[in-house]
Amino acid sequence: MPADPTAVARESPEEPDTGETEPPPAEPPQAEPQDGLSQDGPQDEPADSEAVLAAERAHLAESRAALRRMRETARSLSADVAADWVSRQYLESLLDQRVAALADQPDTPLFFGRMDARDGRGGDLPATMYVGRRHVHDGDEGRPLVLDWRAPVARAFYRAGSADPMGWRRRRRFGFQGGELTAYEDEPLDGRSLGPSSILTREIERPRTGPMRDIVATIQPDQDEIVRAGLPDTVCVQGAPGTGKTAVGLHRAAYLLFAHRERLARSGVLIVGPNRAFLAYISAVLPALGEIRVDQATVDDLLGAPAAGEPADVAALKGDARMAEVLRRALWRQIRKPEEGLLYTRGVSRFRLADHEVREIAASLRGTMRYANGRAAFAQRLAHQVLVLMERRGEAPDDRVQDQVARSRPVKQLVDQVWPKVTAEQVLYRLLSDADLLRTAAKGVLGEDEQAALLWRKPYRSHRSAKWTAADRALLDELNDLIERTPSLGHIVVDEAQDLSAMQLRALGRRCATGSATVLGDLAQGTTAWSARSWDEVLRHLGQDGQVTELTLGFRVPGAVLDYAARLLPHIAPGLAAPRSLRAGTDALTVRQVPDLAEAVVAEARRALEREGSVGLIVPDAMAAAHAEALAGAGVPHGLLGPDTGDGDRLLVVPATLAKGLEYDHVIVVEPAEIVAAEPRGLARLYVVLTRAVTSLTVLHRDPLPGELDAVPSR
Ligand SMILES: Nc1ncnc2c1ncn2[C@@H]1O[C@H](COP(=O)(O)OP(=O)(O)OP(=O)(O)O)[C@@H](O)[C@H]1O
Repeated sequence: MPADPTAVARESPEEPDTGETEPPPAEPPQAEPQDGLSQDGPQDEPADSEAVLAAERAHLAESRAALRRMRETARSLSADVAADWVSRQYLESLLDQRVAALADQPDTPLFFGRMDARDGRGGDLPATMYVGRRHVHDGDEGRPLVLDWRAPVARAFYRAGSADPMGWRRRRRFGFQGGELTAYEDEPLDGRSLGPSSILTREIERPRTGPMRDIVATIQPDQDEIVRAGLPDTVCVQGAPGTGKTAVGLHRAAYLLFAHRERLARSGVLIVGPNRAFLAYISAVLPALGEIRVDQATVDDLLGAPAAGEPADVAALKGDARMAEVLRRALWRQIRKPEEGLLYTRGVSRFRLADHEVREIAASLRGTMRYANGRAAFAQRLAHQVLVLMERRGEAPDDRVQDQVARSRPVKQLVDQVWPKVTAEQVLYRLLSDADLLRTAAKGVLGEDEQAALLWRKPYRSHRSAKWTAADRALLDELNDLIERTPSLGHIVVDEAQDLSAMQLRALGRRCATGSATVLGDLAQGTTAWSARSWDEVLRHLGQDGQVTELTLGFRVPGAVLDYAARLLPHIAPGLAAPRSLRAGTDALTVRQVPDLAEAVVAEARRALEREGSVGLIVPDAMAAAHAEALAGAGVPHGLLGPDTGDGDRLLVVPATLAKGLEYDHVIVVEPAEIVAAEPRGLARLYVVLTRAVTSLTVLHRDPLPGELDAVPSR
């Protein structure tokens, strides 16, 4: 790992719980010159470390007092200055948000790092800056006491290093316990290297309880580069398990909201995750970073929950990008030939358009714009032709007359007949139940067997009673967009993106069509029948030009466990390099064959509960209820993770298909062979479940292990 802490490198006896490491080159700080810079921090700190700590604690106390004053000031502001009721409500809610944002959370340190400038520093650099989760200034003099980590100049805290100290001579990281400053660790930026930061190591090894934590104090240089990429840039991150992809995506959202607050407040930011359990797990990170207005959703939340399932091969076919063309054609097939022309009567005058003229107008508009707009344009063009006839007869009609004609009954009737109003559901219903329509729409795009696979065996009675599958939902979304444009957000973060079908990616792409995206995933963890094979493909379906970058250093999984799981890589993602871990964790892995699985699981769960931290008992889905029952029977307290429920208990029974993205201090994986056998990409599923552990992984099996895991160091 990239690190070289040092010099005074000193800690107090208590356990610290926050820290960070080192840096490569970076651009000089941009704009925002004064924000959060302390020109007069404790520069001449005493050499004695207790005295250093005392001085830093004094700065913490001063910062806390200043934050309290900032909050009091915000609280004293009144919304009464607003001119009307609506503005007052709006202003009140802004002020409430401001007051809430300024609350001091006693367990969260106000700053976690400090930078000291080189003597003879140039330009605007302050002598000292403290970096924290939010900006704190001294109200009286406006003197910045703590700088928001997202401010441009704070980038040096994450990026300055010996190769490019960026004008700074030393980085100091702080260890905290329960909001109290307990330790510090100094890193000179002069080329000396002293090995990994112990504050970072302890942060990573800190037991996991409850939801995911932010990593703001320990963001690594390569992660920081992704976090601070510009708003217009779409970034795609390939990363092995535990390399911090999710963490980086969330911090990027927080960074963008800080750097482009007004713009994104209008257009919105959305986090898309694989299921509710995952969203519950990550839900605390953005609020901890002060961002409470970010929507989090699953693809089902966005597109509509499925009401039925279907075979994986049919779902994969429906998820194929070729379906976009089939749908486009199916929609435009809804336009019909006019049965007769148009007869418009005004007073005693009659104006007639022949059916071939109507046909030509429809043909000239067909496919040139969205269906609903085309319908409106068709009415206007018909009306315009009637106006031309009026003019030929010496009348001088104006625009209002054209509107009247467009809204007249004969024109409306003709429009309804030729260019009928349709819904996405009606069109998809017809496509999946009408072999003729499907044949015409899929000609040259899908093979006959594919068409046959798409058709419903037993069609529903109507589009209203149809039970749509998850794949259908993406098709409906595509149709909806062909009918009427989907509004775009400013930025979306898509996690576990490797699992999305081309049609789902297109649906997400529409939601950032005028914005940008952060795309996160791991090709080796693709568990769907339509999992992506390359990130270029994913970006293409998303409709975004983006840079693909890779995170390679694992923060979660101990080396021994990662190496074990990596045995599967040649079988599931041959192109990917084996991941590296920050920690060796030599005794982190145990693999045991047992005669009685249920008994061994209960005993192992008990053992794990004696240790500190969370315990994930990851089992084949079909075994989840039975293991939960066995634990209940043995009186072992536990919870059972469901698709819509978050965790809460220290020991959780986790069905294998829900483990993605989650982590536990101690993981017990039960019967790998059955996990593999349960689904077509079962080996990838096994790779996912084997890489959830922070401290220890115990694999229990009665059946032989899958061959791909062979040569295991059994104990
Ligand atoms: N710079 C960091 N400092 C401290 N902890 C970190 C850092 N980066 C990541 N982590 C921790 O590592 C763990 C894994 O991170 P995260 O879940 O974001 O990884 P991931 O790449 O999304 O994993 P997966 O592919 O398995 O879902 C988390 O506990 C996270 O807090």
